[in-house]
Amino acid sequence: MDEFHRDTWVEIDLDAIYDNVVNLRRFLPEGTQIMAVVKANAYGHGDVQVAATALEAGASRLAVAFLDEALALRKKGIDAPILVLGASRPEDVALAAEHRIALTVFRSDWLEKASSLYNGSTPIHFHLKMDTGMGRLGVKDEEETKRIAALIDRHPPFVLEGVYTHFATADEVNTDYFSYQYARFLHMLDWLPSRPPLVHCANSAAALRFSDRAFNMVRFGISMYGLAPSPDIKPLLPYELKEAFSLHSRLVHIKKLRPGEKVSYGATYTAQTEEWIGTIPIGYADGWLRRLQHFHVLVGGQRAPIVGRICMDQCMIRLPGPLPVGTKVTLIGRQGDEVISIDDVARHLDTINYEVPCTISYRVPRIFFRNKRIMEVRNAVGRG
Ligand SMILES: Cc1ncc(COP(=O)(O)O)c(CNc2conc2O)c1O
Repeated sequence: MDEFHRDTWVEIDLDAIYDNVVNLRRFLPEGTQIMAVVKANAYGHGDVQVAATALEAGASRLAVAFLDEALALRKKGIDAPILVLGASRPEDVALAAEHRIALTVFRSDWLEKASSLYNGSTPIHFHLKMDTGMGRLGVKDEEETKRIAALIDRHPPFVLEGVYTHFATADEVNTDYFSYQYARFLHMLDWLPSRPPLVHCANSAAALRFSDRAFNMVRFGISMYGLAPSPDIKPLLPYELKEAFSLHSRLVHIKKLRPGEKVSYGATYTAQTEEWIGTIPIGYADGWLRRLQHFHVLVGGQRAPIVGRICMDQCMIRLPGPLPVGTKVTLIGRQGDEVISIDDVARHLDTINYEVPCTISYRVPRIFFRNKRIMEVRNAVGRG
């Protein structure tokens, strides 16, 4: 286990990850596989630990954004099939084949270059991405689709393992555009001479709302972490999700201010009365962004406003009264009856919940709990 020497840390409840995957497995039609999306360090939750837990809970595959993320999982001993969802380089096909990492393909010129560069015999698995309306990556026309299928067919080490698309609005109450994309996907699938073993289209929102239209695998991201894909569809979800991420710190300094005394850069905060002010060792370099000024934290089981500008490494809060240095402060999570959820932070930042855990930087150590006990501590500082 790593050590860390600053009183700010993330706690990841792997039991919540486990339960969210098990509950999805029980909810999905029999035989539907779960691909756990662990890109961006598992949305900031710790890629290796989440991957291992999701696989233990019944996920059969993993998805990442870029090849380096897949290689990092292999280096840490994760052996399950991994799909790179984003673009990769044709010159890296050999590396992907060597590590049994599947790549997304969506351009015939890319594939031609890859087939000219790769003269190995180790199979490389591809998932063909179809753009049904997300407008990001994917083939859009029949000729290109047939060209890609023929190129793969002509190159023995190339295997078409899957075909997929991605929805732009599955997390919206209105299902018109979702239905359009789904119908488009059905139409585009007929451009292939035959369907590959894996056909997948659903992200968390589609898996939870339209599980009858998920084909044989879903790509489970945000709700594996216990977060609703959007506030609008939260009431429509079929079962309770368990949030896995919490963020904590401790008071490292307290002082009593007299009326008129100031706090932090710009001296923008002025004490109105005699006030107890606490300092905590977390700032915008940890992803606790400056726009969180005027938000609040929990200390002593009560809400405490963040006062003055958030600094790079520290910020100040107005305490309910004198509290001992070392008192635990909860920035995301629960103290007694008070809770600050990731959704609360996202709302204050006028962003989506996905962004919040992703933004809590590598500098904040992660403590992993499994069966209510610490099973690992990961401190990336100094890892190079
Ligand atoms: C291709 C693809 N599949 C599945 C998922 C998982 O979606 P979920 O987390 O809603 O379940 C994502 C998430 N991609 C992104 C989530 O936020 N921005 C993204 O690009 C994705 O890009």
